[in-house]
Amino acid sequence: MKVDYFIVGLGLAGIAFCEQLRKANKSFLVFDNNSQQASLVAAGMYNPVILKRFTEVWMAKEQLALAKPYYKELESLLDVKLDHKLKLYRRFASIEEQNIWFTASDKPNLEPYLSTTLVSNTNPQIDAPHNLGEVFEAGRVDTTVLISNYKTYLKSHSQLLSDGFQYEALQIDAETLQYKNHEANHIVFCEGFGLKQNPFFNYLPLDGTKGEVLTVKVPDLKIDYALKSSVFIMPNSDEDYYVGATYNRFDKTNNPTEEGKAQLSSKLKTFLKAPFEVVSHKAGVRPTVNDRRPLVGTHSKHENLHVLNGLGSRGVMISPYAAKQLFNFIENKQPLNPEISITRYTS
Ligand SMILES: Cc1cc2nc3c(=O)[nH]c(=O)nc-3n(C[C@H](O)[C@H](O)[C@H](O)COP(=O)(O)OP(=O)(O)OC[C@H]3O[C@@H](n4cnc5c(N)ncnc54)[C@H](O)[C@@H]3O)c2cc1C
Repeated sequence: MKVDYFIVGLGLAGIAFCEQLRKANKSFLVFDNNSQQASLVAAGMYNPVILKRFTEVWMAKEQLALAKPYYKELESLLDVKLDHKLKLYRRFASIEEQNIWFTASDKPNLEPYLSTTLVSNTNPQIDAPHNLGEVFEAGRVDTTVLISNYKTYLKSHSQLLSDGFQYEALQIDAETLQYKNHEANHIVFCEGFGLKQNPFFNYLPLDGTKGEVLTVKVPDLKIDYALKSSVFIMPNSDEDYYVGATYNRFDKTNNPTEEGKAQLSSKLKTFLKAPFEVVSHKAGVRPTVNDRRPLVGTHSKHENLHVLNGLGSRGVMISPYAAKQLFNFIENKQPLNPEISITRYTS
């Protein structure tokens, strides 16, 4: 049977594109082989501010406006809780940093997101002599729950094949794509860092930045908010918290390392006074691009081959926006935002 679309990859990008198709009553078949882990290990945090530099995330307002209803709809489709509202505090390392925060919070684009009230820390297990600043509009999407439930949903509709997509088996014709005994009109590649194996799009400058995260048990901490310092700590369940993340541009494997664990632990100890135990440790490769914009578009020679990638370190917030852009580009001939279009590398 012929479907409208093949999708390769069921991380945040693949799910966001499937949702565009589902809502438009398009038929599709997904391939995923668990070769990449980014969406599975992601802490799932979203927030509209880059907390290192106190600048606005690119198109934060537009992204949030799409992301919020998108996750709500997924919650009702899958009947699970995904979007957890979460208070997010930035720990100030110095008075200078406080001042930079207040200057930033005066800017019209940041004003809705940065509180101008300093919050003094009352938790004896946290060291924060220069106080905290609250970031509004932040939260956490449980990406593990999303992916496992979305897989179950697709399987129950016979729309998921747990196979690696073999690129050499794709027969391309202007009208039809043939893959083994399946046929489709279009194919969208959403492979994350797996794009490197894709002969049609591996010319794109996807760098890949490995990230490691820990889950730590801290019985004495008892916080219900996320705290960002040199690393972030965020509640998971009961006494467990996520701690992340590392950034490594050289190692492209999904293996957790002792160096990663040591780095996260020592940064955590700079502000956490309570003893903690590491209960899990995971790693994945973020699909990062040098110019920090997604890679979205259509192959220059084959009009039915498309790519949705380059979500970087913010897949939760940006995936609904990037997927909508690609869908409208293919189906409604609407131009792509030039900042995310792959023509910036091919033209
Ligand atoms: C440690 C860490 C923490 C992070 N924290 C956050 C966070 O808090 N908030 C946030 O927004 N983002 C976070 N990110 C970034 C986020 O994970 C990514 O932006 C996002 O997951 C990328 O999604 P993707 O679908 O493009 O890629 P991936 O998640 O890598 O998914 C690609 C999928 O394609 C499949 N695939 C690849 N090749 C093939 C093939 N040939 N055949 C079949 N299937 C294939 C893979 O198995 C995989 O399922 C984090 C990333 C890491 C590593």
